[in-house]
Amino acid sequence: MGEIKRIGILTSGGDCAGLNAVIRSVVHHAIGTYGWEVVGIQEATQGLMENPPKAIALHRDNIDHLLMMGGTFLGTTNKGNPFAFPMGDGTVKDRTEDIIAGYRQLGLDALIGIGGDGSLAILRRIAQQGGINLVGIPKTIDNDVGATEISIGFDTATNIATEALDRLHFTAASHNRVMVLEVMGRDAGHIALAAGIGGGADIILIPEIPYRIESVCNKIRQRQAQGKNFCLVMVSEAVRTELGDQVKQIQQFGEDRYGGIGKYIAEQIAQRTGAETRVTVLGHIQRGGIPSPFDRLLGSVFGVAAVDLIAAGKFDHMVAWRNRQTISVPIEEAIQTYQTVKLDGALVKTARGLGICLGND
Ligand SMILES: Nc1ncnc2c1ncn2[C@@H]1O[C@H](COP(=O)(O)OP(=O)(O)OP(=O)(O)O)[C@@H](O)[C@H]1O
Ligand SMILES: O=P(O)(O)OC[C@H]1O[C@](O)(CO)[C@@H](O)[C@@H]1O
Ligand SMILES: [Mg+2]
Repeated sequence: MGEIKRIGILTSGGDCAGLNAVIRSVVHHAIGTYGWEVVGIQEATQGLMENPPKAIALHRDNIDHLLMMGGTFLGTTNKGNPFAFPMGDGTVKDRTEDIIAGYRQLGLDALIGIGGDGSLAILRRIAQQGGINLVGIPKTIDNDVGATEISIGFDTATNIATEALDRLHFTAASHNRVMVLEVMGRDAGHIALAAGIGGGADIILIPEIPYRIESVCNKIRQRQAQGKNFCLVMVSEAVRTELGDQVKQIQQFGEDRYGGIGKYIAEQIAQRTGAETRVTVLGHIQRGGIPSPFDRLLGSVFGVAAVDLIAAGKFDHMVAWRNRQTISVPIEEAIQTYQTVKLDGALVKTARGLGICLGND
């Protein structure tokens, strides 16, 4: 391995709280401990495609405010597949070589990629083709990256979803309504389950557990029989209709995004129980805002650990959190083991023990 003098860092995929804390940590440790230079690549692989590449030198002065800043000041992208990149004239092009050229032009010896499952798969493929010394850091509000117990952004998103449920509780009780809260998470129900338990939901629907709408309605009727005329229903965005149809919205640029299942569930409940229902779609509120103390901590821990991985020459690895410590795992392992909610795990058992309806009782 050649001597490390200059490293790059980028954030990729959906933004989340805690990304800036990672960048701050990397800058402090790489410069302060190892004396390297750090280059911040803007807008992930899209910044590297440009000529000259979009990047800025990062220094230790003036980065302390990053700890409590949401989003990513480097920018990110979660659209425009780089292997079939839309060129604007209706054609698509594999931009891998342009991205590798951008990396070379910046004179980098290693790259830290902060991303979710999708980003890490993309970055790994590019790194292998270009001989790039890649180290990964897991981030995503969805907490679906394998091989790590937690990713950056999940804690803040869960806190926000819990607070939303707290707020809905009082208005639900005041009006005797069934309140449905739809949260993000892609194909994993981690946010819904954790925030549903923390916020006292009566019903939690996650994509991992197929539900019957009658089971949901029975829970509402049961509460009504106990004199409780309001109900809190947490629904994860990738939950399907009872017939198994996926509710999606086609966004700009032709990308599919989940969204709308909360409305379907609320309509079904209203029709079958006569209850008055309202729907809240929490949306990007979960991704924005100030990082929780835990995400600042995890971001700081992962940043230092990733820099140490580079110093040790342990490339094609990702830092991970397991059993109260940081470890490194092959990126391949992390992206091959998509982490959904474990049906025999502690949180599902907890929900059942609390009498929360998971839709399949
Ligand atoms: N460099 C990139 N260029 C284009 N699309 C990307 C890039 N990196 C990631 N994506 C796409 O963004 C999506 C999500 O990426 P990733 O899983 O890394 O992030 P995330 O935090 O889980 O957020 P989300 O899944 O919404 O974006 C995936 O569909 C992936 O294909
Ligand atoms: O920001 P966008 O493109 O609307 O993407 C939304 C998706 O990204 C995430 O917020 C993070 O992966 C998902 O939970 C959600 O489905
Ligand atoms: Mg993802």
